[in-house]
Amino acid sequence: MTTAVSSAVRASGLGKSYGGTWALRDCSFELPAGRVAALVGANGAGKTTLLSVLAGLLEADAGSADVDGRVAFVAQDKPLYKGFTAHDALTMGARLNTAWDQAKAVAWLDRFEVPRTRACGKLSGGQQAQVAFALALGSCPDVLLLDEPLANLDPLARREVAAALLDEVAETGMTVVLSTHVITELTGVADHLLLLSNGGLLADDDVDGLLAHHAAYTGPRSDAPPVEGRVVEARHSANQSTFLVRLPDGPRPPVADRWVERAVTLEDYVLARLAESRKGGAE
Ligand SMILES: Nc1ncnc2c1ncn2[C@@H]1O[C@H](COP(=O)(O)OP(=O)(O)OP(=O)(O)O)[C@@H](O)[C@H]1O
Repeated sequence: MTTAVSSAVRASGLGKSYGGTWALRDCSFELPAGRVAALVGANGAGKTTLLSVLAGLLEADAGSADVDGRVAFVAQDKPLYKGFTAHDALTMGARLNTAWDQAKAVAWLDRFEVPRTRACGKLSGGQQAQVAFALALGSCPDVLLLDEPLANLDPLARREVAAALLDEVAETGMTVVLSTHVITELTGVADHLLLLSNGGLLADDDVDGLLAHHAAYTGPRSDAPPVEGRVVEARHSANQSTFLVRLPDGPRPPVADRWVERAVTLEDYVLARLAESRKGGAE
């Protein structure tokens, strides 16, 4: 007997075309509630298109997308009414949303020291992003969709926003899908990877499981890695070879003499898969 796990976000054969060109093709995945999914891919891979379809802003041309509960979407350009102050924006949020947590929205602005009485058009890009986050979190979403949320933020704010989002997930059980090009900053934040290439899903995996099944080996120049498995990436210099390998199930194989094994990071994996797909070698 299998136990049904409730999923908060489901896509089945999802496709979206612009003028006959598919920006998203045959995309199928399920995200259980409480997941933080990193949506990663090269420029033009289809990340914004996927988020927009999930948010209900774009209609799919194939398949279906289902999102459970209240959805909040913070778009890449963080659109705000420029003449509104942050205070006005929250007042509007309170009036337009069926559920609204004013204390949470205000606390977010105060935490990131955003002036509440200055027109949004006169706030910095990072401060405007914080107003957009406050509006999204104030609406008590079950699913929060973020398109490059960290892009306008300084390095400290990036770390703080990522940590604050994780706190929200722990406190509320909401599900987050966030697109990003800054993969290193997702370490310890994302527990699920959605990797897009040319509108198709290359990977839909639990991050811990994914990293546990891969390893990198560096050793003497060689045509093959020192272990069994699927070679995701091979790099060679005159005297040395490095292989990123997907290992078969089971215990890790012993490392041969003169080879060094190292753990694979999410960034290593994503870069290797994107390079592989660019060469046309993707599965
Ligand atoms: N309104 C549109 N009309 C026509 N083509 C579009 C439109 N919006 C996006 N596209 C195309 O669809 C593809 C996917 O675009 P999308 O914006 O979803 O990619 P992305 O992964 O978010 O890219 P980036 O990382 O650069 O933001 C691209 O080839 C893009 O040129």
